[in-house]
Parts: sequence; C-alpha cells; structure tokens
Amino acid sequence: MFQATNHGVPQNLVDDMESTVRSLFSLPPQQKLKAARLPDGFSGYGFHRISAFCEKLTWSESFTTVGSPLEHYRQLWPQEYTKFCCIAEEYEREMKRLAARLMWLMLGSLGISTEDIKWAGPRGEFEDASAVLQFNSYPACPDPDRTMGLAQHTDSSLISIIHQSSNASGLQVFRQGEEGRGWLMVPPVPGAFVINVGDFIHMLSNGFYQSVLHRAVVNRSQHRLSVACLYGPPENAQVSPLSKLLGPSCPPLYPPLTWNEYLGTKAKLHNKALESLRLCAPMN
Ligand SMILES: O=C(O)CCC(=O)C(=O)O
Ligand SMILES: [Fe+2]
Repeated sequence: MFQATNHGVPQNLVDDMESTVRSLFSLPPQQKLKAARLPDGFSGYGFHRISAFCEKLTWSESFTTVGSPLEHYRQLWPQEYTKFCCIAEEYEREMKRLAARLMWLMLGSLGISTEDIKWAGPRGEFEDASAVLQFNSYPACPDPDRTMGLAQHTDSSLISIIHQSSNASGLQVFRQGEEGRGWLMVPPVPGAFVINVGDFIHMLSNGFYQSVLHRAVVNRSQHRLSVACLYGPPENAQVSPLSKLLGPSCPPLYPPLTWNEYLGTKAKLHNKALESLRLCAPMN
C-alpha cells in the first residue's frame, strides 16, 4: 500500500466525485433503497458485501457500480442524474488511466513488458480492463469501539485506488514489521490517492507483490467518505502467474483464473480465498 501524489487526476474532478457521493448518501433512506443491491447482485446500495464476515456491527453504507451507473442514478436522482453520471464516468476513465500507468510502473520494475501480457492489449493500455466503483459512507458513531466501518479484507482487484475525505482518518493497514504487528492508520493526504495491492496482482506477480490486509474504523464525531476504484483484468481474461517470473525454483503458485471466477471464490471464502487457490508453498 502506498499514497500517490502528482498523479495528474484533476482535483476538481475528485472534489465533484466526493460531492456526488455525499449527495447520494444524504438522500432519504427510501430514495436510496430504490437502487438497493439485489440479494445476489453486485451493483447498488446497501451494506458492503463483506459485512457478513465482520464479527462486529458494520457501521457503514455502501454503493457499488459495475459498468454504467445510468439506471441506478436515474432511480436515485430522477431530475439530476445526467450530471452525476458524467462525473462518475469521467472519474472512472481517469482511474483507469492512472491504474494502467501504475500497473506498468509496478510490473516494469519486475522486467515485465507489454508483450508479456496478452490481455493488456496491443499497445499495453489495458483498454478492456474492468473497473468497479465502490462508495463508502461511515457516519459518526456514538460507540466506535463496538462497531467496525469495514471488516478486514484484501481487495480482489489487481490494484485499487482510494480517495478518502480529508476530514477524518479511518483506513487502517495491517503491518507485520520489525517493530511488531498491528493496525496502522493511513491518514488522508490532501490530493493523494491510496493505492492498494490487490489479490489479482498478487497472483499475476506470483506472490512478488503481496495483497494488503486493511479495514476501516469509525469515530465519534466525523462522517467519513471514501471512493474506491477496484481495477481488474478484462472480463474473460484468464490470468496466470507471469511466465517470465517462473523458473525451476519459482513454480507457479496459482492456477489460471478469471476475475469473475475469483470473485465467486471470494464471496464464499472471503479472506481465505487466495490461500485456498495456492498450488504449493513458497520454496524460499
Ligand atoms: O474506506 C476506506 O478507506 C476503505 C475502503 C475499502 O477498503 C474498500 O472499499 O475496499
Ligand atoms: Fe478494500
């Protein structure tokens, strides 16, 4: 996990996206429920999908978009949906552009180039990559110790790009360092995005980049918002550990898999999903 500044995404677009998210969660409950996520669905309004795996009460609301936001936004804001749609679509485009750049910075440092990944497309721009926009709202909570904003998890994405509102901290990352193990707060840095290593780049890099365990906590006085873009491979792409990274002492640790297949495993096994797919123990 790291924070990215100087990323080239216009600040006014980020501000507009945050205002859109604020406006969405401020709608009356009966209005938000018009866009409720269906029991077996992915898109829409409701509790975050992983709240079922939390041992504490989840103190948050979430809204997920896969593909076009149009239908849901029309239900939420019958008069103003086009304005909000334009903002979300432009934001998603910028996130995809930034994610592709970050992917090449991360993969390039391992010696990987465009011809090594077929699904990156002929120019290596990841034109067909998938993106999920995930909005999270954490209202102030009278008893924060007894609740959790978002259960601990790793993201199923290749990488995720997170914008957090600047008024409160809440995102925490699990660190296992020389100084010990524990949860470390990731404070909002104005203008910066938090970048998470997800499970899919963990598999693609054969465990070189390790997906990061994180969670969100809540506080007594501040309403906190976050906007996460989960960036994944194209829908039908079979992703396997990059052959350039394999060798006699580096066997593939994971089988070929599509993102959808993995999301199915993740929905059942949550934080045990990645481990359940592992083919063998690391040799070093
Ligand atoms: O609210 C946050 O800062 C974290 C959100 C998150 O981890 C997610 O949506 O996957
Ligand atoms: Fe996450």
